Amino acid sequence: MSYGSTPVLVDVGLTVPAGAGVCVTGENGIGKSTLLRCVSSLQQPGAGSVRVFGAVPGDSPGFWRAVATTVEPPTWYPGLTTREHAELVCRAHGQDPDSSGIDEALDRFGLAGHADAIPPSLSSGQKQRLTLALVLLRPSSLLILDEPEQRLDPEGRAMVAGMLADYLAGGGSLLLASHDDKFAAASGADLVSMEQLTGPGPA
Ligand SMILES: Nc1ncnc2c1ncn2[C@@H]1O[C@H](COP(=O)(O)OP(=O)(O)OP(=O)(O)O)[C@@H](O)[C@H]1O
Repeated sequence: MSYGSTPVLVDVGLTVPAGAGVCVTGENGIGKSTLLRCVSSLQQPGAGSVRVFGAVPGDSPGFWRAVATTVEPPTWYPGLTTREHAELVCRAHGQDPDSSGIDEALDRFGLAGHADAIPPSLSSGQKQRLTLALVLLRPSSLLILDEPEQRLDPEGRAMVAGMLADYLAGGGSLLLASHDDKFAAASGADLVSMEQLTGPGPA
């Protein structure tokens, strides 16, 4: 994989077993986001291959039903409130918004008092909370999260780590990048550094 003449992710191999959690760590600019973007099909590797549940990522609607990701920053729909965004996500995934636990999710993420606010009016940490609430509200088999702890206060980090641990305990698979080892460990993910991923191995 390269950006112009700058090579990134050379000879990188990573396997996330189904039902397991892996957190990729490493210094700024080492390629964590690029790796997650390749797994999410948002970027195509110049060489090598990526498989998610045995198939090329992004090739079918089934991929997007199974995979929930925050690698791409969310788009807020003009005029829709926080609650309406949650209802939209539920409807898009075939869930009845009235019985999908929207109120509980907003409450757990500390957003109950902002249900009728529009997302652009939220603080950066509240936007991050909403992004994570929405990705966890919909059904999925694999979560791909790029630095989910970003902009969260300590209480928020602990709450999200607990929810990711619950997601894993429920049989989901998790791939994340993080600069917070404690957060990643609390989420139940195994930590692996980008340096460890370099060398001949499965792509
Ligand atoms: N769109 C782009 N165009 C050119 N170079 C890019 C682009 N995106 C990333 N890069 C370069 O690719 C390398 C890897 O970037 P990437 O964002 O994957 O790193 P990262 O490990 O996620 O970093 P961070 O910890 O800062 O989030 C960096 O050297 C970066 O400058």
